[in-house]
Amino acid sequence: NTMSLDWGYTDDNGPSTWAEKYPLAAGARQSPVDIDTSKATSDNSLVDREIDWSYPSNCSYRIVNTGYGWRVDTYGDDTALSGGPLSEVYKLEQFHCHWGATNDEGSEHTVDGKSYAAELHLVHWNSEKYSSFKEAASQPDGLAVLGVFMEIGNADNAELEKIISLIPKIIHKGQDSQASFDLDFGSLLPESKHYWTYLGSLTTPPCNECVIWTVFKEPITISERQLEVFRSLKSVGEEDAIEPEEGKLVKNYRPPLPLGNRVLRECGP
Ligand SMILES: NS(=O)(=O)c1ccc(C(=O)N2CCc3cc(O)c(O)cc3[C@H]2c2ccccc2)cc1
Ligand SMILES: [Zn+2]
Repeated sequence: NTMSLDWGYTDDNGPSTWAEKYPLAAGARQSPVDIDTSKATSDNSLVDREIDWSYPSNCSYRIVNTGYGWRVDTYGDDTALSGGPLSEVYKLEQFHCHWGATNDEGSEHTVDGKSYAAELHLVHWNSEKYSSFKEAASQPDGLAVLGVFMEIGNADNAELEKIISLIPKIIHKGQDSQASFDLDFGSLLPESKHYWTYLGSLTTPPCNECVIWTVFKEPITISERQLEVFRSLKSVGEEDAIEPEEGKLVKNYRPPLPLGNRVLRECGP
């Protein structure tokens, strides 16, 4: 029926079922992973190769309810991500977030088995080597995603508040809102640039193994109220007449997959 999505985060269409329709989900280079800090190697290939980003301060954005969460599409012209594990310059395509029903789960990557309450993903594509995001997404070095852990703090995150204030306009799947605000990405990222990096995949179907992952060690903070606003999003469209409490997007994270024989590198203590 129209209500059954071909993938999602419920018991009948969640991560353990994805490989049935999306065979890549069963690959050996999947994401997320549990970051076993004892396995991280700090070889000097990354030493002082800081991750460098430059994002515009004032830009127009489109926030959309994908049915799996909110996503802010940027018009990545004057954005650039380089350094760290990256050999080319990548452009910012979009950013989005994953969270759970309670604060003790929600992040996709975990650190020595610990989950954070949410995880922000800034998705970039290799615009030096490929001509489009879609083309890049079929290449092993096509995408570079920055992962930022989010933990609950007393204060609101002021930058995120600019995004959260738009969520009431996109409660239902498919709704979007155009906004131009001066987003200071610098404060959506932690102060410390220390990170782990490894080769992985999209964490949603079709799970393409096209992502160079960089996960910052230091979390940023978000308030409980702000996280509750995320959970108020609906995974169904306005026309899907269901009970008010049904269809709430309380959980949209994929649990960790085995690192296998992949190398996990770190930069900074
Ligand atoms: N969580 S994540 O690994 O950081 C991630 C990154 C990019 C994307 C992404 O931008 N797209 C494009 C829109 C889209 C819509 C879907 O319904 C879906 O299941 C996946 C995506 C992915 C996507 C990227 C590349 C090729 C196909 C799909 C999704 C997730
Ligand atoms: Zn993501």
